[in-house]
Amino acid sequence: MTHRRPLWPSPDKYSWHLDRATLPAQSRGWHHRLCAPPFHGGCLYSSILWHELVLERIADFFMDNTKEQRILNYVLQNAVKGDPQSVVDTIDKYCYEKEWAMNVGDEKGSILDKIVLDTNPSMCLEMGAYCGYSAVRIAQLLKPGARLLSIEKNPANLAIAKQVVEFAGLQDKVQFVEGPSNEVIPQLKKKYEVDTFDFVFLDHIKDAYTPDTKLLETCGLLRKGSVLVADNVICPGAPEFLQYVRTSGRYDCTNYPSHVEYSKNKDALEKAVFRG
Ligand SMILES: C[S@@+](CC[C@H](N)C(=O)[O-])C[C@H]1O[C@@H](n2cnc3c(N)ncnc32)[C@H](O)[C@@H]1O
Repeated sequence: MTHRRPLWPSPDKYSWHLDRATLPAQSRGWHHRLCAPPFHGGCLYSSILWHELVLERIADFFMDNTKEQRILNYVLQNAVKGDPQSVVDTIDKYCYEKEWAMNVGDEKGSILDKIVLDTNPSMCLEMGAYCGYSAVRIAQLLKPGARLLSIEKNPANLAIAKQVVEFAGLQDKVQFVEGPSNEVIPQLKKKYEVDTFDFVFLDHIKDAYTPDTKLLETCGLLRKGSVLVADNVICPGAPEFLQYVRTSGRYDCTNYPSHVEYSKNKDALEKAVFRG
């Protein structure tokens, strides 16, 4: 697929973009002090922060809405209602051509799809819904009667995700729960009638991957063979999680090298199958 030059370049292009033209001289020095080390290292986390916290806020101010609302509007105007793949493709197109966003993206998304299909889950959990992109990807692959529970702590993101999932026609398969994962997980058995999860997608704050995995274990929400998939284990990175699942003796792990969404920079998904 070929893509036009984006309105905002993806984070891997920022050093080029900002160095040459966009920033006034006095802010160039500030930008370099803020972002220099990771820009020249393997992971572009600071560049992503710069993108999310500075450039996006400027765009929000001038466009009088948020990037997430712009993504939703683009879906409503360009995707086919009731066609999940069209919704996924439309979001990818927006993120390649207009603004980078932290969806799992098309490349890691196809790895995720394959793991979901291989697992053939009945009950799925996602932590971190954002705009509902991965929820649509996962839910469209679920067999009849299977469901995805998606936890999102940011109410604005949750509202967008709900509309994206409804537009895709998958509202009967996806249940959203608002709140931080560490508060929601202990309520899942009683309040949401969950027995155990067959499949769990971890894509929220990276520092929470390990404590939330341990919480899923202690709350009895994993069974022998439950499949956990964690995004961004290279960028921004989840070293504590990798150490835990690879060395605790409780999981069989597989790493899937890939790239940061909508970018050429290295990232990976980690699959960890619970031994019970
Ligand atoms: C990387 S985005 C998720 C992307 C989404 N899975 C996709 O691929 O389309 C991370 C999301 O996790 C949410 N989040 C961060 N920490 C969280 C937590 N502790 N509990 C629930 N949601 C959280 C953020 O608000 C954000 O919307």
